[in-house]
Amino acid sequence: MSVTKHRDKDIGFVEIDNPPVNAIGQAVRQGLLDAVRWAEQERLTRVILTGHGRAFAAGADAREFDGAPIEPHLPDVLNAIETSDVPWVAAINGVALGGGAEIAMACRMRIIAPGAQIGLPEVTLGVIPGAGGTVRLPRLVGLSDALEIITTGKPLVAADALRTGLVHAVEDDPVDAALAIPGETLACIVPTRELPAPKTDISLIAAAREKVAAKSRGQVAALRAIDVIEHGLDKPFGQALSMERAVFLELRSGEQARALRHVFFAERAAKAPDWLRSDPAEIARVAVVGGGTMGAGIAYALSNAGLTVTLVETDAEGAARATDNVARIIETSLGRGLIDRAGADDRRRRIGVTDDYSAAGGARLAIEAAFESMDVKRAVFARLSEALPSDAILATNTSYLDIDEIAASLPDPTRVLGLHFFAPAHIMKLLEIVRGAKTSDAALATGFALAKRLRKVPVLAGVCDGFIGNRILSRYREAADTLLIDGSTPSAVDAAMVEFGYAMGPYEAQDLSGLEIAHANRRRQDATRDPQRRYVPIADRLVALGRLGKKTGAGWYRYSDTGTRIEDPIVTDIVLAEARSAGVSRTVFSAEDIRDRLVLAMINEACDILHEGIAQSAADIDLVTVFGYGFPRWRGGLLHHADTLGAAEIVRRLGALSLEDPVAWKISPVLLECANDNLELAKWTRAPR
Ligand SMILES: C/C=C/C(=O)SCCNC(=O)CCNC(=O)[C@H](O)C(C)(C)COP(=O)(O)OP(=O)(O)OC[C@H]1O[C@@H](n2cnc3c(N)ncnc32)[C@H](O)[C@@H]1OP(=O)(O)O
Repeated sequence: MSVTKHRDKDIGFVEIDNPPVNAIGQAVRQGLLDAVRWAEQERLTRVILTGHGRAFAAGADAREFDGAPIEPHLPDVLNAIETSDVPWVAAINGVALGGGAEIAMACRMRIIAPGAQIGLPEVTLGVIPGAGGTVRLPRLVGLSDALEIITTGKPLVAADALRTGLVHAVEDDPVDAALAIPGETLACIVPTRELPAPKTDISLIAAAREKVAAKSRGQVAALRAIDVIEHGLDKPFGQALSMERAVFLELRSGEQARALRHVFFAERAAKAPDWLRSDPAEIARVAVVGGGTMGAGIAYALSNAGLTVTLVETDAEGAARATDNVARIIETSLGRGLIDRAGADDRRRRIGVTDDYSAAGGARLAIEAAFESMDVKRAVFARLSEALPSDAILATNTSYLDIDEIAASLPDPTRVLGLHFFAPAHIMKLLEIVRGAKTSDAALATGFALAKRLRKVPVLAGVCDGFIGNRILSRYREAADTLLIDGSTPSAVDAAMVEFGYAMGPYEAQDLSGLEIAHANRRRQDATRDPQRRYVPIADRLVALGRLGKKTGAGWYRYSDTGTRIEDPIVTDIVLAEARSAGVSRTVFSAEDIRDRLVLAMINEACDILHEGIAQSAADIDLVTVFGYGFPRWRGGLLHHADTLGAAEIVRRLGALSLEDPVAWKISPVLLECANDNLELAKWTRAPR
């Protein structure tokens, strides 16, 4: 059942009923169109439209976007609603997004429940509103708010919807309220299409373009939306709708929309694997060890999800620092309006800081976020296994260290897994769930259940140096350093990657996070590094000079007192000196060369990661790169992007690079197989096909 209808005297009640979120697929559109005709034939005096369950309507069924549009088309349905003799009232019981909001705008009146939201998030799926949103919204809320709502895609809460004029009222029971509207009032309300469009305001539009261009870095939908809004302002309603529809259809079948849909559905498909045979442990209290930036962020994220946290530090001084770190996060969240005073008090109550492991005795889960050293980790795990119940699950947040080695020191290694959070842990959505050789299904299931509770995107990873994300990152940095010594500069590399769609390039990012962790890793890797592999020591030289990044005033760049980034001739000198001592004859790399090498290096590494079974699927690698490492979402993640290039083309380009350096550019067997079989990486699987 997609749309239900019944009448009570002369009032029609129509309900969209397409679980779980009332997406507007073909059957819903047909049901609504039938309801329009039914209401007219029955000579009803009004129709009250609402959604069954938690949503009003979550928008067009995005799963249909992979095929050709199917009749009846949503704009036609909305025209029928808007021009019907029977006035429709939208009783917005839950989220009204995209096409859902557009349906509401085609109704004569809109009444929204206090907890509901309404918005046009189409640009986040790489399209623009395609059923009148760009034409009706400016007529309802004015140009400035319409530009903001459509270009950001952020939904409005009920109070803001009322303030902007998008809805007529906020009522606890919108259906009852719609029933109570006097007939004379309803008769006075003109259909949205008859409202005058706001006047074109060139400066508002220019400002919106500038804001979007600065933020969206290569993403086209929001800019196209502005074009369409502007175009529609001085055109007849029907003409404005036609232009909108044409652009919507063009974007819908385009590369960016396909990529963004892929990320949308991959994020929702990220769940515990089917083969897990155990239920998760019931967790109410968690011990977090280490109250630095990461540990404090993890503790705060846990408290946000209603868990009680014992944050353990080594001594009173450490505990005081941890207390400060937690307090800072709470204050910042309060300042940003993410929590209110009561929420802040709640978080403070939930997080207890101590230097006594026995205080964590009631926890069934521990997350260690201590100093990144094997000795430290093993000592922490020994103390946890003494203090916590014998079946407690013990997780490490290590970024690189061998989880099996940590687990081996415990009597029961099956309880150990990796829960790799990303900084800031309370904001970043990715959670790598690392499975050691002996990790039990129960431990993994608990990790996935925790991710769900924290509203994070969980990705299962196997044990290797850096797991999925940091291993790809290491290769990215290695390829960048090779470019540097061979002829490029940090700013040229950074600019090329920003142009590709990253918020910042690898060198600016390193300066922000600090150079010391990667340095410590390289020292750890010294013993096992392939002697045939080229090693570029420029970063080591910077660290030796105390240039640890922005926090020390210098790293790959120098920073002014106000934090402005400045290119530093000392870095150029170091690069040239290292090139000379390595006997490199430097050459010039274009932005395209740089981007190509860095992206190909990551793709090749990711394919090795797939091949070794460290990642389960190409989609998981896409999630890691988008949600943990800033890979442009509108490119769909690293391996979705690779599939747009095609395995054969990638192999061809890697082949050329491997002539320069066969060790660094050894082509992954997965790529060779996909190129050979003309197979997408997204479809590659380890199982026999
Ligand atoms: C011309 C018109 C164009 C358009 O309208 S374009 C579409 C515009 N609409 C959107 O972008 C809204 C997208 N959806 C959402 O933002 C969220 O979802 C909600 C806020 C509606 C609900 O969030 P939550 O409660 O966290 O549920 P969940 O896990 O996101 O979704 C539940 C299931 O519903 C599917 N789903 C959600 N929206 C759509 C959609 N628009 N088309 C098709 N499926 C959708 C998901 O995939 C998932 O499915 P599974 O349970 O199988 O994982």
